[in-house]
Amino acid sequence: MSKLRIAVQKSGRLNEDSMQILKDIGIYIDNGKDQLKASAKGFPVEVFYLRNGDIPQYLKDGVVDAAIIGENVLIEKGNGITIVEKLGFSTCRVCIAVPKAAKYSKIQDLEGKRIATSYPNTVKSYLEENGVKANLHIINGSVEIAPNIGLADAICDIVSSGSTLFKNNLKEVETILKSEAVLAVSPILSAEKQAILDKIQFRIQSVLKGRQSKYILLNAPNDKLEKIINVLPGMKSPTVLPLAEKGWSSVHSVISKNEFWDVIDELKANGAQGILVCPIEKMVL
Ligand SMILES: Nc1ncnc2c1ncn2[C@@H]1O[C@H](COP(=O)(O)OP(=O)(O)OP(=O)(O)O)[C@@H](O)[C@H]1O
Ligand SMILES: O=P(O)(O)OC[C@H]1O[C@H](OP(=O)(O)OP(=O)(O)O)[C@H](O)[C@@H]1O
Ligand SMILES: [Mg+2]
Repeated sequence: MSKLRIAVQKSGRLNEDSMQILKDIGIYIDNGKDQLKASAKGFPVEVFYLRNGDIPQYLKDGVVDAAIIGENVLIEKGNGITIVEKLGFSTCRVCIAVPKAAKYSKIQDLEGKRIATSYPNTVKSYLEENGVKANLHIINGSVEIAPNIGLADAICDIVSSGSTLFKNNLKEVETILKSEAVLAVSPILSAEKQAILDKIQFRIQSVLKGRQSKYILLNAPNDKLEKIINVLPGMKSPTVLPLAEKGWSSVHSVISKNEFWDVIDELKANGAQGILVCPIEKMVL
């Protein structure tokens, strides 16, 4: 039986969360960090530990079948590669920044200027869309230092919290794209491998839905139940069970992680007591 070859970043910002999601979907690997390739236990998968920047080419060539990779890298050099799942971690954006003191009002202000970047294709197409001609300096790291050492007038790089820009006296002036870690697949995939991938995707979706949701339990007097149930959406509808104490019920439901504080305020205002909120490991709809 063939195995699905999945690439993950060997070390760096994506590694830990990538390994965690594999673990959460039941793909366990021993001593992963010391190897470049490892077989999973209990699932027909081989994990390849690679540089994030090398993965698009491996996918194109069919050397690996799937990968967990930053969307920004696929946009830069992954044309023809399909994203099948957004994974919700390593969120960042690719931005243009200029020195704080520089005058800047529009992208055309960069006409004829020098831009340092590790994302030449992304910058090129953004400049072309806006009819701007500039000189690109391709560097592989520490891009933010380029204006301070006189190498460039502007930079294009990844921004997350903005603290690297701040420390280097730069200001963000254009957001070219937003990115997060994704599951991407090679265009060359046999039917047998596609079936393994479908299983993996189903499991990932269950884990991601669980991460986005909370399980909520509460007690309520029966005369307040109607209002409380209206606040709680639930997967189908909330579960209502009688408590040992007469006239009271226990209500169970699932709520979105993003809105649970607002929901709790509303539940309290409507007479809910003893509210418990628990994490959900997996959610299969
Ligand atoms: N500050 C950040 N915050 C959130 N996500 C980030 C940040 N920096 C990078 N990323 C995301 O993580 C990915 C990997 O970044 P990292 O710096 O670990 O590796 P790299 O040097 O770009 O790649 P390689 O593995 O080829 O050495 C990036 O492509 C991007 O998607
Ligand atoms: O907006 P921030 O939260 O400051 O994050 C942005 C920085 O993070 C990344 O670098 P990283 O730390 O991965 O170092 P690297 O250049 O060695 O990859 C990116 O290249 C930026 O420099
Ligand atoms: Mg980095």
